[in-house]
Amino acid sequence: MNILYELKNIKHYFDGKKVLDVEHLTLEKNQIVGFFGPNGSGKSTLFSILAFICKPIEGEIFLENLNKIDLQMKKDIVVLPQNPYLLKRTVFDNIAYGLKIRGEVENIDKKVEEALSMVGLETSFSKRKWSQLSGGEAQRVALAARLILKPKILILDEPTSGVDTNSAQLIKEAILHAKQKYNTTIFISSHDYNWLNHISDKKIALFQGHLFENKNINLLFSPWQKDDNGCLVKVFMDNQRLLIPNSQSKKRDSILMINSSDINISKDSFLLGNQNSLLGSIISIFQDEKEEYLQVEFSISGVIFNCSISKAKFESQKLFPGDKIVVSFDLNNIKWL
Ligand SMILES: Nc1ncnc2c1ncn2[C@@H]1O[C@H](COP(=O)(O)OP(=O)(O)OP(=O)(O)O)[C@@H](O)[C@H]1O
Repeated sequence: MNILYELKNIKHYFDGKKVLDVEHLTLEKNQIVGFFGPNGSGKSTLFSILAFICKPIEGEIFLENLNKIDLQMKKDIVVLPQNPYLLKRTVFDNIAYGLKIRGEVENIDKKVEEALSMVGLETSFSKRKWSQLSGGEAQRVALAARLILKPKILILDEPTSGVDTNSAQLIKEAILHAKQKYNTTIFISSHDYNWLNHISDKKIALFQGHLFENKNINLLFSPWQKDDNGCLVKVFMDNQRLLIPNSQSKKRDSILMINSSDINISKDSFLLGNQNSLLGSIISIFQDEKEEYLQVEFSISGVIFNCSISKAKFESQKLFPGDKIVVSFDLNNIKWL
């Protein structure tokens, strides 16, 4: 594994209130990591820590095995904040600003043109004033001003807030382009969970400052339907239904988080009659970090889940990739994002 960051026992507080509590987190190079979480769950705080803008009150953060970074390393980390600020000048001045500050003025016209094209804006935009841009265009100009720096690490805090679907798509393409062309490692938060889900190589959920990684959790995304009692129901493509009890107050764009340990799989087909037991099929089985367990990836009508099973169960049930299984969800410990 190509580890870029390692965080150990990070705790951060504001006014004595704990807002972040990360026991251990590693982040790999050249991945797009999506951070999902409701308002106030600690995403921006975590981003400030990853950018070395804010020092956590407790714990250690290592970037490429170093827990102190110099100015050069700091330059490798570029942040697009939640409400990016544009200079009250032209688009060209805004995009060229970072390079000029760094004294890298060679071929600057061409570089600005390239950055504009990456975010789907024509060269003619460079002459526009900051005040002549729509919200989506302004956001893309702010992104272009970061991409021109070809950053090693790019942190995007809500890059799609307030933009339409066309701009969101162009932002997505620019991000994928940066990953491919510059090998940039990218951390993103967005409340547009579907958008974020599609772009992320790795997904991390934050809930009240605690972090849940996708090998231990399953995130179930919208769309949701409502049953006659107003509870949310996930209707899979094959019409199987997962009814979430006591979910009347939840919105249809919510994300449901189910711990892998709250999912049971079995070949005992009689279980299929139980509530919240659905039919799935195994995709892959691999060794868990804990020796006596195996990690199973399976699909319910194309939606991918994971859970872990003991070696003893694996052997007694004779589970193999491709097998049909009954998946039983224990929904007592679910969390909503
Ligand atoms: N400078 C600050 N002073 C005091 N409290 C703060 C400060 N910054 C953040 N907080 C609090 O820390 C908690 C986490 O905030 P943070 O901005 O990290 O969450 P977030 O997940 O990014 O939220 P959002 O999705 O709304 O941007 C919140 O309760 C917030 O009110």
